[in-house]
Amino acid sequence: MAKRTLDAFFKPSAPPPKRPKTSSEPTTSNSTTSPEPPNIPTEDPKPPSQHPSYPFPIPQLPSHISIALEHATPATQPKKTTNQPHLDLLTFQPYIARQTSTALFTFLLQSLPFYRVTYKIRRGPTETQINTPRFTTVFGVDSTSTFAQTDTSSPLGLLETHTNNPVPKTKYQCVPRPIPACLDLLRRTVEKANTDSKGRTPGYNFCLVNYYASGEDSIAFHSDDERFLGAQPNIASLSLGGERDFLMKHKPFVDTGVSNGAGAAGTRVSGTRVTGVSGTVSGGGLDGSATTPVQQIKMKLGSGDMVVMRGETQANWLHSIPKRKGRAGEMTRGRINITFRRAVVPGGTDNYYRYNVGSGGMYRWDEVARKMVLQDDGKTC
Ligand SMILES: O=C(O)CCC(=O)C(=O)O
Ligand SMILES: [Fe+2]
Repeated sequence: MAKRTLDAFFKPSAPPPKRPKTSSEPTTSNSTTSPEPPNIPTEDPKPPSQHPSYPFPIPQLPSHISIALEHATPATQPKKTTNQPHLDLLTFQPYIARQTSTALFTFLLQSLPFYRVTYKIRRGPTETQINTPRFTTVFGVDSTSTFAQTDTSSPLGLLETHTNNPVPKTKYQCVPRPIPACLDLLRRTVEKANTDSKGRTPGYNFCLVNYYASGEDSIAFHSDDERFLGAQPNIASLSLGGERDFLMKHKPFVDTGVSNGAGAAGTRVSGTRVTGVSGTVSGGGLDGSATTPVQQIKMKLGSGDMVVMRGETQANWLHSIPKRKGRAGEMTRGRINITFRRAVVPGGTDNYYRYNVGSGGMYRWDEVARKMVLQDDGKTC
């Protein structure tokens, strides 16, 4: 059966199959006062994911979404793009078929805690307040620690990966949050889709989520090449909800000062964003003398699309989601982006929680107001 057809089969709006009548039930009814009760599909209510680090329990995926993710991804075969210097992309358009991706967008919008992180950066004597121009949230821990169920009645504990000893409270600045079941299923399917011919998997241990509420929300040009991700990081980036442009441009060939790989604040800090590269740049030689024009890349990412950035891509290319002005910026309920990555040292965990949870308030989607609403009692890091 074609994958799309299978996905359509699991769509939530499909009327439930008619329940066969049993012999004890009346076969006809002339009464208008006692019609047959509607056939309400019963969902096995799986318990939500709970952890002391979560501000509230995070629901499990409804089965029509989890079945479609497990059995109908990838929805299409990926396209490999390596026709530019240092570029290695795998693009699934889509990875999750439209109906499932829209249902997943709505579910995650309503089920996850979000943050609008602010922080200060200092350049010389000047301190600047940065307001992250999107909502963010993060789950996961770097590979030096492992979440483990130590006994059935207590929440997942954190153990040192190599010794199995409990992680000391002082190891991390924020309490790491285990990836909830709803995102972990997605992580496993994306991991499978990224398994190479030798059976090697990226070993994603982090899930970062961005929510762009409107065309005003954005992420500036940056690369995700921090040292805490190791060499040649594999980053899978999934889009859900409204369509947005995804831009890529090669880093300048001569100026080595733009890499933000070593910065403690990492690439998600706007202060390290790169400006001054526009149009095409020359590529091919480290002295800038090369002749190959390097094209900027612009992709329209729709709901369910996934781009995987691999190999030398992060070390050499910048990417961004620019703001959208005017009517194009009016998105009904916005766009969610989910990236899966692998961090290999505790500094990665500290960085990701600091810049994606932070210490401000927690927001939840309000279906009546149709926007994110600040909660009084939201746990932050
Ligand atoms: O929203 C996107 O597609 C990109 C997000 C991104 O680049 C990031 O979170 O580092
Ligand atoms: Fe990024």
